[in-house]
Amino acid sequence: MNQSMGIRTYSSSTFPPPCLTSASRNPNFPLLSPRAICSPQRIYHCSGVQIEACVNSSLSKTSLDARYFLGWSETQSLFLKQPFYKYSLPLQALLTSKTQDVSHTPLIGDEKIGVLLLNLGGPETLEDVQPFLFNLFADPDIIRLPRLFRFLQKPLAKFISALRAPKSKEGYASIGGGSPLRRITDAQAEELRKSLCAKNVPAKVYVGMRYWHPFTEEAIEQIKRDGITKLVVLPLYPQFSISTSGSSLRLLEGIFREDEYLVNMQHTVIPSWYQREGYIKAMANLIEKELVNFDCPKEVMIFFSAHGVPLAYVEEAGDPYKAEMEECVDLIMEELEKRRINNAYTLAYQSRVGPVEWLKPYTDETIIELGQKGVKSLLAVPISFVSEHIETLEEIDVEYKELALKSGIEKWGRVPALGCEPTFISDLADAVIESLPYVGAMAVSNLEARQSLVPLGSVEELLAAYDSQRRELPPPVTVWEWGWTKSAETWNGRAAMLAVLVLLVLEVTTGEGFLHQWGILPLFH
Ligand SMILES: C=CC1=C(C)c2cc3[nH]c(cc4nc(cc5[nH]c(cc1n2)c(C)c5CCC(=O)O)C(CCC(=O)O)=C4C)c(C)c3C=C
Ligand SMILES: [Fe+2]
Repeated sequence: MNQSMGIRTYSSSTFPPPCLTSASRNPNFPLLSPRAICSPQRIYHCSGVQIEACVNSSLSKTSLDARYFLGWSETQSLFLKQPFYKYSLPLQALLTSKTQDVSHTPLIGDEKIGVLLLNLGGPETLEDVQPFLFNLFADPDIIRLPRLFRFLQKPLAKFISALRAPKSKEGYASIGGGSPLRRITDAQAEELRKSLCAKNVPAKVYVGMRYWHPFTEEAIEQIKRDGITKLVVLPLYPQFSISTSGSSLRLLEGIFREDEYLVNMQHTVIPSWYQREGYIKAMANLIEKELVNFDCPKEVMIFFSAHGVPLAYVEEAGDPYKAEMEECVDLIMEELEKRRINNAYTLAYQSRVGPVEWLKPYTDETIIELGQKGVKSLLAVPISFVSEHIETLEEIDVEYKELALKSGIEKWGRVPALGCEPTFISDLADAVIESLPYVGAMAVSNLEARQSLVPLGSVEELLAAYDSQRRELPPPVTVWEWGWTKSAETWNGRAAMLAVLVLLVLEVTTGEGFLHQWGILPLFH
């Protein structure tokens, strides 16, 4: 801790200081605007605590509030995104306390701590595939329809899931008849529980899936039955996307709002954790280990392949996914460079669905290009997900490998997903422990605050920061992008539905059209 001009500066090792912890627990914490933090020179006077944010000039205001200060609650409290103090990111908080140190409230005591792991879920049998796909496509964070067409969400989900199911089933059949996600996530939950226990934080760990069993709703019921009093919500996605963590948090927001017990339960969210040292080191370990399997490890191109999202998520809705992904790759490469591993590397995006533009470069196109450029050895690194799943086991291991070998690449390797890798699990446990001082930080003092989120300030602020206006994204089918005047809306809507019906009939009878292009109607291929 430095002492200069009466301001106590907390370094990453001393942060968060006790005064922040107690300030954040103070129910009388005054109103702060999330935007106000963008003015780095300002000192806020709040309950005897002054807070100043010192911002590296290279950080834009937008990236500051979107990525580092997620939790300035409009109502009262403060929530700091976990990783920023743990690692030497360009942002540092300088804290001054007029009321010297305030005693630290014990964290565990009689509390019952719960950790809720959020994940996507996957079909366990081939019969599950279609209903699983229905749940996925019925999610407005996956297919975002213009407001006028929201009533079509479920019929459309039914339709697309029925059409995509045969192709999807083929994929799941080829990896053993179902997704391994539940088994792996359950194992991660158990290892996390053990690791927390070994670190003297006894906690129950729950798994809440978004689109298949055990559903988030089921996990929440169990949390209530167990009488959990403090809950840490931890999405199992290292990087935040509106389509993944965002979707799960939005669901949770609804559940929390409607439940008396949950409204009163203290909770906090760890929105993303891709910069955590343990995670970065664990990824670097896996890469290092896999590189030695090549005859000439130095010649190997390290090929990070992330799950894509439609470009509009990033460009129109402000999804931080791409920025976080790029930063994550940089951090892993920095870690490898420290180990004197200086291989060439690249990042591309896989698994696109539908006719709209997704994040580029695309994995398949990049593989072909690398082959053309004469790259001979490739090490694929799945980067957006911490379990093996259909897109690692089928898309990468089978489809991309075959494409690579056809494209002139001679040696192919793939880094396994982290699964229950001990450094990784231990780091997740640390993330949970470090978040505990913030559980209940959004202390409740008015009804609005109590009815808000997970906790107030975290999810809502988080979603607001990332997806501020919840802008409508281009619908998945271009025929619905028609412009209209108000008076024409009704007719356009009806005409659009009619057009979809006509297109469907044409698709089914001719075997050609957008659904075939999209890969969701493979029946006539
Ligand atoms: C960070 C990871 C993921 C992002 C981002 C993501 C966005 C996204 N996905 C779809 C469509 C589908 N996803 C499907 C399965 C699936 N997706 C992820 C991860 C991310 N998705 C996982 C882990 C899985 C489950 C895999 C398993 O083992 O079960 C599927 C179903 C499979 C298939 O038919 O291909 C679809 C469809 C969209 C549209 C999207 C962003 C908007
Ligand atoms: Fe997906």
